[in-house]
Amino acid sequence: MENKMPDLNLNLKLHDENVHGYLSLLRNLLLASFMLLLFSDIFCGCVIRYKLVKPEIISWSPRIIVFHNVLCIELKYLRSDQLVEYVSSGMVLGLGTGSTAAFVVYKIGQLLASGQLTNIIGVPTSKRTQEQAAALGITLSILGDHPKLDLAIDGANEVDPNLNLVKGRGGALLREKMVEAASNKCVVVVDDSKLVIGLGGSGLAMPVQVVQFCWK
Ligand SMILES: O=C[C@H](O)[C@H](O)[C@H](O)COP(=O)(O)O
Repeated sequence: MENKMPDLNLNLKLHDENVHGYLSLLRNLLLASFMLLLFSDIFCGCVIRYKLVKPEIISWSPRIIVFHNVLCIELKYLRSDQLVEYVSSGMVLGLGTGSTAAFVVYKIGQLLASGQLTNIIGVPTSKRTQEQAAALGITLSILGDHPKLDLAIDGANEVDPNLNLVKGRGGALLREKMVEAASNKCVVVVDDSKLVIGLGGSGLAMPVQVVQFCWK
């Protein structure tokens, strides 16, 4: 990862008697920036090191992590060229829910329209995604007809240093887990705003869904 020192554009008027104070302020600011960069790097390192199933890091900025056979990834700003590394013609794809997944679905629609992808079947994880995908002309199916998926792509709400995820704040809790569990590979794309020290660390509500289905 490339670390760049932020530009410190300080317009300080130095008076003789204040020179020492200003210089020490500047030194402290530089030190604080350096420590921040250092610790953010250590945190990123933890994300890679502690994973039991080795994740594949596609890119650090935006942060895109691929877990194999583990519940998923998030791809908010995944570029088309990154997307096509994972999605190929003829695949049955799990289409996630949320702002990140919506971006991916849009990109898949674009790639289909331009002919770069063909013969894709999407299994949406929510009605919202189903409507978006249908509007983009993506052929859709359900798990009953396609119980084995090649790849699912989704977002997440939180990622801890062990790469455990909180998902479902977009309301697709059950469907997304069923679709992602049926997928050979799952891609979750998350940016830094989703990284937490421990699950629940964002302080936002923890999604819980109670379903009657199969309760006995
Ligand atoms: O239920 C929704 C899904 O779990 C989403 O992947 C999650 O809420 C993240 O959504 P967003 O990409 O909008 O941050």
